[in-house]
Order: sequence, then structure tokens, then C-alpha cells
Amino acid sequence: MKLKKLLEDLDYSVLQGNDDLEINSIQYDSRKIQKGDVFFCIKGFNVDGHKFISSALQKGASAIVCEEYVEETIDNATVIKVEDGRKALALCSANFYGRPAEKMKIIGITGTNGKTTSAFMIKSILEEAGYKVGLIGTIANYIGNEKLHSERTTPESLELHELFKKMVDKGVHYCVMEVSSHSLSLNRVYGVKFCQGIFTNLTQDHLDFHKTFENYYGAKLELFKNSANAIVNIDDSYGEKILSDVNNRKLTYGIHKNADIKAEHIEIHPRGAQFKILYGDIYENIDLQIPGNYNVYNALGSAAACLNEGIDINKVIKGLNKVQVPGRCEIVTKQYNLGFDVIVDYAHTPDGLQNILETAREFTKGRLISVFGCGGDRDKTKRPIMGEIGAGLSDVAIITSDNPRTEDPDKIIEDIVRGITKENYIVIADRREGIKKAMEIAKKGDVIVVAGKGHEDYQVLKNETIHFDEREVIAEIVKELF
Ligand SMILES: CC(=O)N[C@H]1[C@@H](OP(=O)(O)OP(=O)(O)OC[C@H]2O[C@@H](n3ccc(=O)[nH]c3=O)[C@H](O)[C@@H]2O)O[C@H](CO)[C@@H](O)[C@@H]1O[C@H](C)C(=O)N[C@@H](C)C(=O)N[C@H](CCC(=O)O)C(=O)O
Ligand SMILES: Nc1ncnc2c1ncn2[C@@H]1O[C@H](COP(=O)(O)OP(=O)(O)OP(=O)(O)O)[C@@H](O)[C@H]1O
Ligand SMILES: N[C@H](CCC[C@H](N)C(=O)O)C(=O)O
Ligand SMILES: [Mg+2]
Repeated sequence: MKLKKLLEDLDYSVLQGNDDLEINSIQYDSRKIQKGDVFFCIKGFNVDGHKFISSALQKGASAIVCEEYVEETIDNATVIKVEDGRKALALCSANFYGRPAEKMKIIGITGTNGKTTSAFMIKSILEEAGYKVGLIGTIANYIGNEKLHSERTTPESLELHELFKKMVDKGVHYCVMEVSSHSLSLNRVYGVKFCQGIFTNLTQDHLDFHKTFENYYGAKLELFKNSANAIVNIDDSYGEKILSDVNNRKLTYGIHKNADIKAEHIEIHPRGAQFKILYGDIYENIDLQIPGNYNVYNALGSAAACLNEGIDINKVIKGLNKVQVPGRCEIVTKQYNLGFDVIVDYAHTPDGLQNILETAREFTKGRLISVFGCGGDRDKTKRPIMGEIGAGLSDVAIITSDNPRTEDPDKIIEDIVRGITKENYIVIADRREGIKKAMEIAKKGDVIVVAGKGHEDYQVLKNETIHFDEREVIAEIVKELF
């Protein structure tokens, strides 16, 4: 491809060389550069990508895209100046892969909680309607049934457009993707047009990155600047704010407030939830296999997006009925006769933890035992709040480690414990031992909620990432104890 073609529709100036150059590929990491590649300089949080220009040139880069001219930029390399390296990377990645996003319909979901669950629901509905669906999200990326490893919730723009291209090549009609607030702030989805954008909710998370709630909200709002339709949870106070801040076509959903799409006669039970969906003259029964009032919200938002796409209500009903999401309120002890149940859930925010514990409480006959921690190198301010909620809503809380990453696990636990006002907690830093303790003390009728890691099959420690799949760990403990 010619450099000029790569830069199509981009505002740029040529500082050196010329743009009529044949290029090989593009990279934003100098370590991956091969002969003939274009190196994009990104000013990062840790380092400034402009520092790696000479190393990229040594490896054979034939062009540099930068925000500022750097002296060492020499010889016969072409130097292109742009205003914003991350935006340029996003637009050029789309050009490089032949603008695959324009060849599919893309549904984006943003919000603190419920993105993964909603993405699975939408995929299930659209497949029921006969479409080939791609999914991009936290658990994995999917092209139909083919599962691809996902490094993050929303990939960097270069990897994103590469994935879009693979989807288009494999005949995907619809791509449903989780759009994280990080990806919106860092322009990973810059230039991507969404046919439907869903806002699930906004509660505390990621303040380490966004610093203030206003910034966090502002990041989420970005999605709606590029979506033809805004599907908004009107029961969330920030949902109301989105409605007044965006000019798109809007469709609201909710349970309490007056919404376009509503749920009525909700019944939650241990294995699922039932409700009536009300939209215009549609008034039908929905039967979910996953419990929790919050999943009624996820189902409403997903149904709204699909109905707005013209999908038949019967397909919506069937799709929602089938959906299962790994590590989201997953009862992992169904096959044993222990007298108590163990649930693995991905709740890692105050709101998520409150939701799963309140949901589990509704079907707990005995005591509710929780096992949870908080991730290291992430929002520290949520730790005491999760401590208070976790211990407050449980009969016994076992405070343990999540992914400590580079932090000292005991310090993270101290932050959590600082918020606890009851005496009903035990500290066991080793997560496996924490889960084991819960299973040792559990009696008939009790429910154990192991929160925070859900589908993850690893634990990130200071110096290593170890294999840690809670389903396997719990099965091993069952063998040891019973
Ligand atoms: C906070 C955050 O999102 N950081 C992202 C950001 O990193 P950064 O700005 O710090 O990059 P940097 O390390 O300073 O490097 C700057 C530039 O120099 C380049 N470089 C660096 C070294 C070198 O030798 N040569 C070189 O060229 C780097 O490739 C980069 O382009 O840009 C990098 C390049 O795209 C990302 O890899 C990195 O994601 C990190 C790994 C990350 O962990 N992100 C998480 C927090 C995240 O995005 N999470 C959300 C989920 C949140 C949710 O659950 O809602 C997600 O979407 O997954
Ligand atoms: N609509 C919702 N409102 C509040 N809590 C929810 C909602 N949906 C799910 N949860 C809770 O949050 C946890 C994470 O859900 P899910 O994985 O669907 O969210 P997510 O937005 O994709 O999270 P992440 O940003 O980490 O990818 C669940 O395990 C559950 O405890
Ligand atoms: N996407 C979330 C995942 C948190 C999962 C939890 N297990 C943790 O490690 O904190 C994040 O990066 O903040
Ligand atoms: Mg997710």
C-alpha cells in the first residue's frame, strides 16, 4: 500500500521525504517494526513513543508518524506530522485493513457493569435471527463460534481493525463489542461508526485512570457521538444525563421510570429470572437462565438494540432464553450434593458486588458467605467501599486477594478492611485458602459467592501470572474436603 493511501482522510503535513512511498505494515511499538513499516509515535503514560524513533529506523521503518519533529529523525525516512498520534493510528489502521468496520453493522456497549453480559445476550439474539456475529470483549473475542484470545476488553485500534477485517472475511454481518472507558479516552475506537450504542450504567470504577467521575462520564459519552442510535438505561441517573447531552435518536429502557421499553412482573429465582417485556404493542414473556434484577436490565438493553435493528420479538425471546455467560453468577457446584452452593461471579466494583450479594441473598436459605478482594494497580478508592458492602451484605466475609499485580496483597487487604464496620470477616490472603475456608465452614442451605475473577483462569501476582481457574480450584477442594 502507498503511504498516501494509508493517510487518506487524515489531516497531516509531510515534514521530510514524500508520501508516495510503498509501505509494508504499521506499528505503534518499535519492538515490532519490520523493514518498510510505518512507526506511529504515541505519547504514553509510561514513556513517550517519540523516544523510539531511532530504534524504529534501525529496524527498517521507512516512515514515522509523529506529533513533533525529533532531531534524530534522519536520512531517507519520510516524516509525517499529525495532531494526535492515537487518532492517526486509529484512522490509518482502518485504512490499512480496507475499512472493514464499514462492511459490518457494529453495536457498541458501554457502562461500568453489564457490558460482557449484554454482548453475549445480543450475540445470542442475532444468531437466533440467522446472522453471523462477531463479539469483542473481556472474556474472549468470537467470530461466530470460533473463540480467539482477548488481551483486553477493547483492543488497541490497530488490533481492532485487524480483527474487524478477519470478521468481514469470515462473513460476519454484525459485530457486537464492549467499549471500555479506557478505549474511548485513548481513541481506540476513534472513527468507528456504531449502528446502536448502549449505555448500561455508571457507578464507581477506574478512578485511578480517569481521576474524576466527570472525566469517566465524559469518556462514556464519546461512544454516543458516533452511534446512530442511543439505547439508554433511564433508571440510572447518568442515563438521564446522557439523554440530555446527546442528539442521536434515543430509545430508553428501565423498570422504575417511564421508558420506551419496560419490564413488568419480574420474578427472580435461583436459576434465572422471568418478566414481561413491554414495547409499543409488544407484551411478551421473557425467561432468562441467569438470575439477578440487574440481568433484567441487561436483557432490556439488549432487546432494545435488537428490536431497533428490526429483529423479530420471537427471536429476541429465544435468544435471551438461551444465553449463558461464563463467570457471571455461575453456580459451579450443581453436580455435587454438598448441601450448599458456590457461585463464581465477576463482580469487581462496589455496585457489582452489591448486586450479586443481594441477588444471592434472595435465594439463600442459610448464611451468605462471600470471598472477595480487590485488584492491585487499579482504583484504590473502591477498596473500602467494597469492604463495607461485601461484609455488610454477607453473614461471613472472607477478605482475600484478587489480582495483586505489583502491589503488596496485605496492603490491598488493609484498604478493604478499613471500610468494614462489622466483626464478621476473616482475612486469608491466599485466594485458594480463602475459598477453602468458606467451603469448610459452609453448612446446609448456605451460599458462597466467590467474587471478582469470574471467567479468569489466571492470577496476576507480583512476579508471575499463575494458572488459577476457580472452577478447577473449587472442584479440587470438593475432592479434598468431601
Ligand atoms: C492505561 C492504559 O490503557 N494504557 C494503555 C496505553 O499505555 P501507555 O500509554 O502507558 O503506553 P506506554 O507504555 O507509555 O508506551 C507509549 C508508546 O510507546 C511504545 N513503545 C514502548 C516501548 C518501546 O520499547 N517501544 C515503543 O514503541 C508503546 O508501544 C506505546 O505505543 O497504551 C498502550 C498501547 O496501546 C496499551 O497497551 C496500554 O494498555 C495497558 C496495557 C492496560 O493495562 N490497559 C487496561 C487498564 C485497559 O485498557 N483496560 C480496559 C478495561 C477496563 C474495563 O474493564 O472497563 C480495556 O479496554 O481492556
Ligand atoms: N447491569 C448491571 N448492573 C450492575 N451490575 C451488573 C450488571 N450486569 C452485571 N453486573 C455485575 O457486574 C459483574 C460484571 O458484569 P459484566 O462482566 O457483564 O460487566 P462488564 O461491564 O463487562 O465488566 P468489565 O468492565 O470488567 O468488562 C457481574 O458479574 C455482576 O456481578
Ligand atoms: N476490566 C477490569 C477487570 C477487573 C477484574 C479484577 N479481577 C481485577 O483484576 O481487578 C479492570 O481491568 O479493572
Ligand atoms: Mg466486560
